[in-house]
Amino acid sequence: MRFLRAENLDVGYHHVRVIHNLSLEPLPQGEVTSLLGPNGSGKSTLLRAIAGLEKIGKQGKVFVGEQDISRISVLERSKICVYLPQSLPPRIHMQVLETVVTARKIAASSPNAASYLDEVDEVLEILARLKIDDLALSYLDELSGGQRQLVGLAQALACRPHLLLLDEPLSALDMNRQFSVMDVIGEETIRRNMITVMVLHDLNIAMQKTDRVVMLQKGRIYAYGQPREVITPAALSDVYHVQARIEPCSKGLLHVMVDGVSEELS
Ligand SMILES: Nc1ncnc2c1ncn2[C@@H]1O[C@H](COP(=O)(O)OP(=O)(O)OP(=O)(O)O)[C@@H](O)[C@H]1O
Repeated sequence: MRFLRAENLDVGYHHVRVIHNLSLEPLPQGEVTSLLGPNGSGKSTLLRAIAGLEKIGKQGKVFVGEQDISRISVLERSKICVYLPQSLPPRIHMQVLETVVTARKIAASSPNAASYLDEVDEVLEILARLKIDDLALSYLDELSGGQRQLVGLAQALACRPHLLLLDEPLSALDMNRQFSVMDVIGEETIRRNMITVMVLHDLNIAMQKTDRVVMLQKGRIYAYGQPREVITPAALSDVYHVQARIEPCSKGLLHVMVDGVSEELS
């Protein structure tokens, strides 16, 4: 079993520290972890630091299995870890299929790389799972925001990383897509034995569709554990300054309901 671990991460911008000596409990492969927290709490910064895109301080370490990926080259790291930023793929005049196959080919640049046709088949399967196979021959610069977000996700999944880091991958998607995409991410995480970490704002999706939760507050971990252990009325009051209830629906699923916001942030 391989885990993602992080130790003593210090991350900041222009000498202002945003992440404070943060260590992550081991996050296992085959599971999806959601990274939660209010605006500005450091979620994207932490994800970028894990991806090797921000300096993590002299004591900082990021392990995938036994390998400290903060000490290896960008090229080596890119074979282990894929990071999908908050921003959507750019509006370039290139067909969807071509962009995803290119991402796949770059990631699979080994002597055992599959033939071009096998790669196309694999990419078409990913597009079908994300229900965008009908867009395979469309051009990126002709797609809607949500469609481009799904293409970005297809590119990330096509790379088959050990560590998949997704920054708000549902932000442009409708309700149906948000849930179906979460199912695909969960299934792919198990099927490919990936360690998946994603920034989310929707606490109900985090509650229902992720295996673990890391909740950040001002660049520090406020709580870590199973969703129902972390997403509690007390935590939502402390971290988000809302009065909330967590109650089961008629099907027994826990839902977050917000009754009001505290004076502090309202
Ligand atoms: N490039 C940057 N330069 C300077 N400060 C930055 C930069 N990026 C982020 N910050 C600051 O770091 C802090 C954390 O930002 P970050 O984007 O990690 O938060 P977040 O939790 O992902 O927020 P959100 O939910 O709004 O996306 C914020 O105070 C932000 O202003």
